Amino acid sequence: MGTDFENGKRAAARLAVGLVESGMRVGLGTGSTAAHFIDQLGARVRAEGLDIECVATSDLTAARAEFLGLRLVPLDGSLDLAVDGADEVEFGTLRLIKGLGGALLREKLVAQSARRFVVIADRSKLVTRLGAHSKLPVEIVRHGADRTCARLAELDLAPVLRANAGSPFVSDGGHFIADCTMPKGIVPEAVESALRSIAGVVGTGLFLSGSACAIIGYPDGSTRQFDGDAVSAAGLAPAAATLRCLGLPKPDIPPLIAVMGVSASGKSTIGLLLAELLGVPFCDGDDLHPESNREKMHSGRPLDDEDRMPWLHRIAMRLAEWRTRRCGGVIVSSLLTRRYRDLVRGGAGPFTLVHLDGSRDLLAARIAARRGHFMPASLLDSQLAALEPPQAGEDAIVVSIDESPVGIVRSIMRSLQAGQVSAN
Ligand SMILES: O=C[C@H](O)[C@H](O)[C@H](O)COP(=O)(O)O
Repeated sequence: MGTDFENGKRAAARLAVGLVESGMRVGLGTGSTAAHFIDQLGARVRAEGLDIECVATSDLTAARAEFLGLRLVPLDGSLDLAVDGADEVEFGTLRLIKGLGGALLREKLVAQSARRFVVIADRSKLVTRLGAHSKLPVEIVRHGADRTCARLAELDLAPVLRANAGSPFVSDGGHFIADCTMPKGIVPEAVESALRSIAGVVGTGLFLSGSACAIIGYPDGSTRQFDGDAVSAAGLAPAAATLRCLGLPKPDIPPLIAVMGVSASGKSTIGLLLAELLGVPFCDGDDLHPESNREKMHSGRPLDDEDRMPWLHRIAMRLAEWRTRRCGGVIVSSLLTRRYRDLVRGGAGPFTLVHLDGSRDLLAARIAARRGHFMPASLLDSQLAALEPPQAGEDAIVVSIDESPVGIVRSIMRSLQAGQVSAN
């Protein structure tokens, strides 16, 4: 049985190691599954000469990584990828329990710093209810630990102070860990918020959002990948969490928004974050291109007006559908010319236009830095030549992309709230 689990862990780790590319900063998790990932990453670095920097989530992981020749750096900037194990992965939500290895606080710090947080686990970790099998580790300060445990007991979490050879277990951060039991029926988000309100609690093993995907390994060496929500899968969980914390007021009526701009202006990023914050559906206009258009773009040939007609029609239909459902929505598409925007308005009725405006230099630099996107950089100039910025009467919000995604979404939300645009 033990070997079965190891096969699954190794297989999941193997798939995750394939996500690492030269130039990346990678977060290394803690535990037996993460150890497989670190070992295989070390092998790739030696074999292929990958140039990567790694951030460890525990002293144990740091020692292993160092031994394998991985270059370790402190956590002082964002990471491209973090890969870690879990004690439980909830089917359907990808909420996690972590921390049976005692590294929960640093693991969460690293996970929240990564654009893409990937969970690897063997099949035994997949559960239909968080807390079904695993204890919930809660990291607490030593000072007043008894008092903190008493508060945890009041929450019906039945805390047990973790021991190590007869003494309390001490985390790398110098804290104690209380292993709790999640009562059946309890809402994990409510537990998290109650725990965070206790001064003695410095971290919890509940990872309730932000997993880009979970790779589950099976005894026969096969794997299944479970994708996270669109925001997490796009590596935007940290930005979304910051925006949620800001508590920005939303418009009373869910707005219909089209985010426009040339390639690499950040339409998908801003559109996803905006939709998430407003609680409305999201659609990437690129997904509405007929296959013939996608092939043309792939081969570096610009689309002509006739190519764009079926695509604009689909965009208008999507907005019209949202209007009928009164649910609001955010669609992202280049919509470079006034004529195209008017065509969409003709089919869909009025909507709020958000134009992401940026200099050629900045856009070109972004395109050069992109991995795996289907729009070649050569199309930027033809797009800039075609671009007609929104004109008077178009009810547009124009934002400079020379800011962080959080900053851009904040200013869009401010404009929406200030009613700079007419009702949709
Ligand atoms: O603190 C430990 C971590 O949260 C681990 O990721 C978790 O305990 C899973 O460990 P393993 O891969 O050994 O099952």
